[in-house]
Amino acid sequence: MGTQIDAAVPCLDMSQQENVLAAQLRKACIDTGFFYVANHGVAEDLIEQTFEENRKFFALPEASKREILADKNNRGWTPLSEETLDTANQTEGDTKEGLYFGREVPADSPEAAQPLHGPNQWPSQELLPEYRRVSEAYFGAVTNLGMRLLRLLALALGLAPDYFLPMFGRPMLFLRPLHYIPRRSQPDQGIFAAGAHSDYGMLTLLATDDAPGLQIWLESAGRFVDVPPRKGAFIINLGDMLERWTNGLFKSTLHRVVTDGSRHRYSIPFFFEPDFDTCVECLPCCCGPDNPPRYPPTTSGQHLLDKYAQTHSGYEATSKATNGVSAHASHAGVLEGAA
Ligand SMILES: O=C(O)CCC(=O)C(=O)O
Ligand SMILES: [Fe+2]
Repeated sequence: MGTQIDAAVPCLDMSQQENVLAAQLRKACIDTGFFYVANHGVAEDLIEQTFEENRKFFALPEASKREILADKNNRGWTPLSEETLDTANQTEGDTKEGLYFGREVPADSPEAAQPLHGPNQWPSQELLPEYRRVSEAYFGAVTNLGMRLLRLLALALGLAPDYFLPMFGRPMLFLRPLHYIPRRSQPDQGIFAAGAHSDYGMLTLLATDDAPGLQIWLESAGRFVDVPPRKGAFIINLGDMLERWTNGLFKSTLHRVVTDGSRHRYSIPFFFEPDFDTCVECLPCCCGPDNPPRYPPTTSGQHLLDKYAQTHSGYEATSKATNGVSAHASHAGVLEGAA
């Protein structure tokens, strides 16, 4: 079992040479689209401080958190149970709460007219004086790691290393600290810490504490298998947008979180997506006469909005949404009354 998951979710040592890394990355992306990265350059202290600030945030009274309830741009607090990632198999919402931040876009900037763009909502300075500073430092550090992975992804596809760079001038970046309450998941009763889903976007960089819970669907085993926390490493996974872009070559794998109820669990996914108007059309290296494009061209923003529309009946894909939505995972639930 151990070896099976080691093979399915390999650990890439980021201190290796780029060409060696790119070859390992290509294999991981084709196999499951899930892998760890170690020696990634994000300071351990900064990761620890970020977890500490989020433990403090989630421990605040509900009224303080409610002051920054997620808005139409997907920024702010998403309460416990308000997201249902797998509506077909869940009898209640995910047993988690979260807090979304995006790349900061001032309200008066022309960019703010686009869906999912706008100012962030920060916890009050009086209550958490260090929260914003620490979060922004972490946001910058994982953005840099994302940019390194972008280069490696291009190499893994046989493209020029800077291929994706022009598509990340005004990227859609979201950090989403999560807190899972100590509740035992009961898959047979439809109770999950996070229901099964695949991520919508291009890349997810996930930091977890030392509490287990994440599982991926391993096709070769025909079941969900644990992806245990690994000290000092991020868990990286590919989302549906990259699967589409690569014509299915790179995988966006189903995953979920199950908890045993013995302790709180904290994790921090970072969603790394290209600029809103980036064209997402089958890469020439991923199609040919025997392998025609499976999806019509779209844009990064449209792809995300269409994904929401599939699962959010109230979501207007062509204008700004009026409800807060979970931006990054399939089957996400609308936050009733969050507008
Ligand atoms: O908390 C985790 O380990 C995974 C979270 C996740 O899959 C997500 O937020 O998309
Ligand atoms: Fe996910």
